[in-house]
Amino acid sequence: MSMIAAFYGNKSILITGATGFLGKVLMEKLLRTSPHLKVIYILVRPKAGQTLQQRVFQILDSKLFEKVKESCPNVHEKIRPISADLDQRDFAMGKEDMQELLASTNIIFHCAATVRFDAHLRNAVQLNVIATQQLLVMASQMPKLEAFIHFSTAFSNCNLNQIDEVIYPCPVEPRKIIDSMEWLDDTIIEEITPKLIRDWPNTYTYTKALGEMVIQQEGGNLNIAIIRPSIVGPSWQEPFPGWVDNLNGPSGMIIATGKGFLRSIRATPMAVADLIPVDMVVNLTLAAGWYTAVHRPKSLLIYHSTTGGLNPCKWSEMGLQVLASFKKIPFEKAFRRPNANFTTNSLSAQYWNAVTHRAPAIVYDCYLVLTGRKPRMMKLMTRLLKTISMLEYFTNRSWEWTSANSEMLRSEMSPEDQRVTVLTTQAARNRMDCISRYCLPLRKSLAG
Ligand SMILES: CCCCCCCCCCCCCCCCCCCCCCCCCCCCCC(=O)SCCNC(=O)CCNC(=O)[C@H](O)C(C)(C)COP(=O)(O)OP(=O)(O)OC[C@H]1O[C@@H](n2cnc3c(N)ncnc32)[C@H](O)[C@@H]1OP(=O)(O)O
Ligand SMILES: NC(=O)C1=CN([C@@H]2O[C@H](COP(=O)(O)OP(=O)(O)OC[C@H]3O[C@@H](n4cnc5c(N)ncnc54)[C@H](OP(=O)(O)O)[C@@H]3O)[C@@H](O)[C@H]2O)C=CC1
Repeated sequence: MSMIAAFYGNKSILITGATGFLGKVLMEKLLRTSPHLKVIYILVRPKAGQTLQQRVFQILDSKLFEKVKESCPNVHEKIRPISADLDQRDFAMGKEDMQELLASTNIIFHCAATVRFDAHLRNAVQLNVIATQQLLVMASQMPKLEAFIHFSTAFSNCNLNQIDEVIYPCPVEPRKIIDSMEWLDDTIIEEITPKLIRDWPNTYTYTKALGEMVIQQEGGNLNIAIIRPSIVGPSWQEPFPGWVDNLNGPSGMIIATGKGFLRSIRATPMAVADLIPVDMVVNLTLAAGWYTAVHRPKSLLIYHSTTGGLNPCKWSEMGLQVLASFKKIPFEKAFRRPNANFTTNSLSAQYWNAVTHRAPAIVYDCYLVLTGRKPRMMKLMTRLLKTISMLEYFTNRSWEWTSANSEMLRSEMSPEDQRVTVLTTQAARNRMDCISRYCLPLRKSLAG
């Protein structure tokens, strides 16, 4: 019997960000492997035209939950959605909901975040820092709380090359940043953002670093662990290979390559592409939750969920795999036959952008206009080029993450858990398998 799965039986679990990519996979695994858990509270922000229940049913109706529903048709009864907006004071939650959460929660998984690289600093601070702070305050009032698991990113310290499983101080204290957001107006914040974030490439990674500092400074006596995944990709095995439902990170770029839009990207072929399948991140998270609650380590532990340190996959390998996959099984109705190259300097990147991206888009738009249709290719291409430019920072550098805590975690697991729970440490060995699976679900999601 898995000790980790048994641990979550009979627990009341609170998940923020359960409607997101990682949150959904986490919820699915909990429901599938710990069917006796008491309840999963999920904080869901209201969406126009959809009730909370409708949002939950929409998620449960997806292919991701097919396996769980086979074994437990009434799975929805285990999920209790609570209306909450993490951008608001007290999360704009009803009093009764708040009291129930405070009285019952045993484990918190804090996944909610804005992952947009171009988020306004005010919004990124609000969600990635202040909401974390508020959740800590709530957690400190939960008498039954056993563990608080916070999702950060392996890139929260991407201004460093060698990253250990520790919290690095930010140049400006989070408290000062939070205070300044209260009285500075949006325009001034925009002006000073580059000075504040210094050598962080965007507000996302910067505010995730601030969020970690808040956890360290304001976590008090709580049992806390931080998970730092690198670039999270589709599932490797669970609940089935190849599940993904968003276009973040490499997914959008791979689709654009398969459709023939993306012909060139500024990337260093020998730089490490640190991809980690989402199910392995979830496995590590559940193991960390169990360990934090049961062993109560003296200090906060950080777990890197990365692959590059063990058996690195380079962007060149990844690119060749992507092209080979599309050669074998091409998209229907592609714009052009997939072909792409990597450029390594900005001058040649500009040349390739003009020749292989903008020029064909202009020609195609002219053709659309001449045939009485609305031009759209240039708009799409401009968006694609904007995205590429934001990802370039990550495709032209390599980082080294240590993973001693993940290895320690594995050694603490029972033999049965070691057998059924694939953590990051083994993930690297199967990396090509993960990459070649990457394209299949993406193709399906964009077919047509
Ligand atoms: C020596 C040997 C040499 C060998 C050489 C071999 C050569 C072989 C070459 C082959 C090349 C093949 C290339 C293959 C692939 C390579 C892939 C490289 C990509 C690398 C990516 C690295 C990423 C690293 C990131 C790491 C960061 C840390 C990870 C994290 O912590 S969290 C997750 C990170 N967050 C994100 O990823 C979010 C980033 N995105 C954003 O912030 C925003 O999207 C944005 C970039 C700012 C753009 O914002 P916009 O407002 O412009 O757009 P929006 O996102 O709102 O989308 C608008 C609508 O458009 C739809 N859409 C988006 N993308 C696509 C798409 N690609 N296709 C179709 N549609 C798309 C989107 O859905 C929206 O639609 P709507 O909702 O209906 O409006
Ligand atoms: N994906 C990746 O590659 C990586 C992710 N991470 C971290 O993992 C965590 C989860 O990421 P991921 O699942 O990819 O992100 P998603 O963008 O897919 O999900 C974000 C979640 O946060 C929720 N959320 C956003 N704003 C609010 C709000 N104001 N109130 C309530 N809920 C809100 C979203 O709800 P809604 O559905 O309503 O939008 C959604 O459920 C994040 O902390 C991220 O930093 C770390 C490394 C890599």
